[in-house]
Amino acid sequence: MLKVENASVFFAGRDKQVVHALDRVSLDIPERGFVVALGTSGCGKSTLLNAMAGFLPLSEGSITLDGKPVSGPGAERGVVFQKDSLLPWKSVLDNVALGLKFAGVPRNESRDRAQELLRLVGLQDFAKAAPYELSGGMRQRVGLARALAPDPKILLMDEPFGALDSMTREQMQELLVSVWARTGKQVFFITHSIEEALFLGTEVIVMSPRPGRIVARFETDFVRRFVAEGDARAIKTEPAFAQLREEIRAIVHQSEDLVTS
Ligand SMILES: Nc1ncnc2c1ncn2[C@@H]1O[C@H](COP(=O)(O)OP(=O)(O)OP(=O)(O)O)[C@@H](O)[C@H]1O
Repeated sequence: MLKVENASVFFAGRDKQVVHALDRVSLDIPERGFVVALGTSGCGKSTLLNAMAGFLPLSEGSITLDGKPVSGPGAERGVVFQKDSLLPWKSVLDNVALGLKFAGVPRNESRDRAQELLRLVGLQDFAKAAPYELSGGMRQRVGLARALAPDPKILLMDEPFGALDSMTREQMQELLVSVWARTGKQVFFITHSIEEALFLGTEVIVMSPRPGRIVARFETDFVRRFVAEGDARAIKTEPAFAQLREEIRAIVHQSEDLVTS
């Protein structure tokens, strides 16, 4: 379980002003949990994810994974960003295997593992392709396979589908759910889309800006239903889905008004 307790982050802003980016945020990501953070721009979502990844230190509070403090990046936490960072001169297979190479895994073993992961994300026929030959959705699938390569306990995903067209985005959501269901990873996922949050999350947290805090939490089971039933459209058009979407929309807009008023 990944545990965030009373996490606060202050940045030194311009003109010696202090930016209070995160304010006493606490949350748990349990085994097989899929926690989605939702909120307007600037409410500290990326700051929270970067702290979980070990890319930036907390000013106050703590983050632990299975009881061990997170104090820097580590192989048990895989990260996927909106902008893929694939190496253009390496093949898809080599991009996926890269982390394993750095971890000292023998070449044959890392290539086998990379091939297996490409199968998991449906890209087994593109192992030899170069990243520039792939569409945006396919590149994000490579990014997902690469993050999974060291077999992390948790995936940290910062708006991974934000730049994709809506059809591809829906396909990627379904692919991610199938990967999650098959691998049993914990996931922390950031999005601006309420519908995406509701479809993916076992828990949705809503954050508000200045300072970034959690203003609402919802436990949901749409994703488990999708895993069992397989019909995304039926779930997204259900009255219960629409009702919760509107409830969350009202909370998000309320927190926006607080900032602009
Ligand atoms: N390195 C930094 N130095 C100073 N301020 C920062 C730094 N990083 C983030 N901030 C500020 O902290 C606040 C939270 O930023 P953060 O990127 O975490 O928000 P976000 O919710 O992820 O936004 P978005 O949805 O636009 O990505 C913002 O006001 C931002 O300007």
